[in-house]
Amino acid sequence: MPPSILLINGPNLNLLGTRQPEIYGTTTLADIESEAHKQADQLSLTLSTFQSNHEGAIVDRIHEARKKVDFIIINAGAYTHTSVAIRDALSGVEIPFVEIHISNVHKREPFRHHSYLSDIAVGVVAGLGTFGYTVSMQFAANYIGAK
Ligand SMILES: O=C(O)[C@]1(O)C=C(c2cccc(Sc3ccccc3)c2)[C@@H](O)[C@H](O)C1
Repeated sequence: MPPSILLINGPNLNLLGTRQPEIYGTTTLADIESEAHKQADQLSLTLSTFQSNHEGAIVDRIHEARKKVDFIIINAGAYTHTSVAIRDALSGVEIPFVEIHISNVHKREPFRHHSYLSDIAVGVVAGLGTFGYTVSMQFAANYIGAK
């Protein structure tokens, strides 16, 4: 069974590429997921992707990953800054994860400077644009020992 990665994108990221290109670029979520699947194939990994605007649905998807997924890459969007529930779900399933942000949240509004996820993440990627997903996939592959 090849190592398995779950890519989770949170609220509003389904609208990527449509507005605020100066912050989030013009790449769509479909492009990001398609690129990640190509990378997974090259790295001999299994990739699942999930996007939801609903906190509970993200919690449920994290629970579903327990004992099935080796690594999670999560862009929780605004829930990064508010969700103890997503934090608790990630802690509870004991799956290593990387927190990713397209923008450099530390250069933005103060309320984006705090994350409920960062201190329990293996690592955090922020401000690299959508290339951060590529970097995170490569890191995940190395971390779980894929080829
Ligand atoms: O930079 C990110 O990836 C981030 O996770 C993403 C966020 C975000 C916020 C609003 C919309 C979107 S996606 C989007 C972009 C343009 C138009 C519509 C939706 C992402 C923020 O909530 C976070 O603070 C930062």
